[in-house]
Amino acid sequence: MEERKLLHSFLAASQKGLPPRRMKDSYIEVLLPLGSQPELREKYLTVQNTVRFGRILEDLDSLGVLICYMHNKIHSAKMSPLSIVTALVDRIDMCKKSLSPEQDIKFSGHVSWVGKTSMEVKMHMFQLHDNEFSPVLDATFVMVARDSENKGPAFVNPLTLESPEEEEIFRQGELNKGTRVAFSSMSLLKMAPTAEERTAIHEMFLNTLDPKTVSFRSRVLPPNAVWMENSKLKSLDICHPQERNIFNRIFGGFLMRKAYELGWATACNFGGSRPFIVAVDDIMFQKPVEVGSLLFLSSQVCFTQGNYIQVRVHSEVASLQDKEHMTTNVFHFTFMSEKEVPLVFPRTYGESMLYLDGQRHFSSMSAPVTLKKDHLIEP
Ligand SMILES: CCCCCC(=O)SCCNC(=O)CCNC(=O)[C@H](O)C(C)(C)COP(=O)(O)OP(=O)(O)OC[C@H]1O[C@@H](n2cnc3c(N)ncnc32)[C@H](O)[C@@H]1OP(=O)(O)O
Repeated sequence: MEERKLLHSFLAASQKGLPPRRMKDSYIEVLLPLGSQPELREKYLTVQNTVRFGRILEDLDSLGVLICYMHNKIHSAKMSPLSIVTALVDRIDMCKKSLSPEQDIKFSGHVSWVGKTSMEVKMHMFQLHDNEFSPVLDATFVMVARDSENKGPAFVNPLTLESPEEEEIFRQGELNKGTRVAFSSMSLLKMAPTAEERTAIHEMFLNTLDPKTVSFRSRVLPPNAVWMENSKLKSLDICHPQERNIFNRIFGGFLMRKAYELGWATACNFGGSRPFIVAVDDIMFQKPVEVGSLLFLSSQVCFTQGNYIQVRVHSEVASLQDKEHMTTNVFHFTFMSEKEVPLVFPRTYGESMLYLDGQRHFSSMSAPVTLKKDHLIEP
């Protein structure tokens, strides 16, 4: 960190002082040679001979950061004065392709939109199939530039657009920003549910009243339903230095992998079969996690429909000395089970809000995905 302090002089006083960059300046393709270098496979392997999605999340996080460093590269400096951190995983959508641990994987990506200190990055993943790379996954992350010591904001290079296609990508980035603001201002932590949502929750409540008693307190589950509180799983991790990033904080990819694996186990436990990941959405990195923290993850099923299971994982940290917990992230995962899953019923008002939030995240999924036998992406 002492060395990084010296990089302060390379920081721009305004964005105007920075040269614009093209999308192709940050474009990169990276090969994960699982096919040609079998010694790499162990790290990526599941017991079902598929690829661990948690490892892919780690790779996407590192790649997103690398892409942003390329966008902001100062050719005269050996080291970048910026600390680039992951602020948000806006969306990851899976395509309907299987992931084999025995075939090469290719990642590509570039900066698709920039603000003053933030950048949107689009990444794609492909796997070799019959001598051709076929699409496997699309991801959109938002990264934020901070100063050399990660203490305050720092400006990023503007983006110059060179074709109508690039203008469209940028416009989509602008729209994504608007959607994020709208989604967050509608948050159930700030606003009451809509009339339609209130009616749905009240109907669910009525469905759980015991017809044999005239009481609001006597609740029974309808057939093929589970109380939301009974779907919970929790875990604890000690954040060892091994998981730190270059800024001496815990690597975002590690946090995602841990949350994803707990979320997967929750969906597996709930649905009674090995579920497949379909979408990841709106993972906000609200606070950095310090090395040495205790990481408490709490996961629960908050919405189901047909074969789909919507899981929310909440992460909190506390230091060993300090008993106060602080939320650092909330993760949303959509899984698909091989068979139809039970309905999940909220019992309290707070759980009803979790249910509605889960339903909103589920509905924001860009395209309905149908279960395919070859869709084998596991933790
Ligand atoms: C290989 C190395 C890997 C390293 C990668 C990691 O591991 S990173 C480790 C995991 N990630 C973290 O630890 C980050 C933890 N979170 C944070 O530190 C902070 O929440 C933050 C720096 C991201 C944002 O803090 P603040 O909201 O106070 O910052 P500030 O208000 O100045 O906003 C900075 C810019 O971010 C944008 N911004 C902030 N939150 C956002 C969000 N949820 N979605 C979209 N954009 C967001 C703002 O619009 C603004 O962009 P404009 O200025 O353009 O308008």
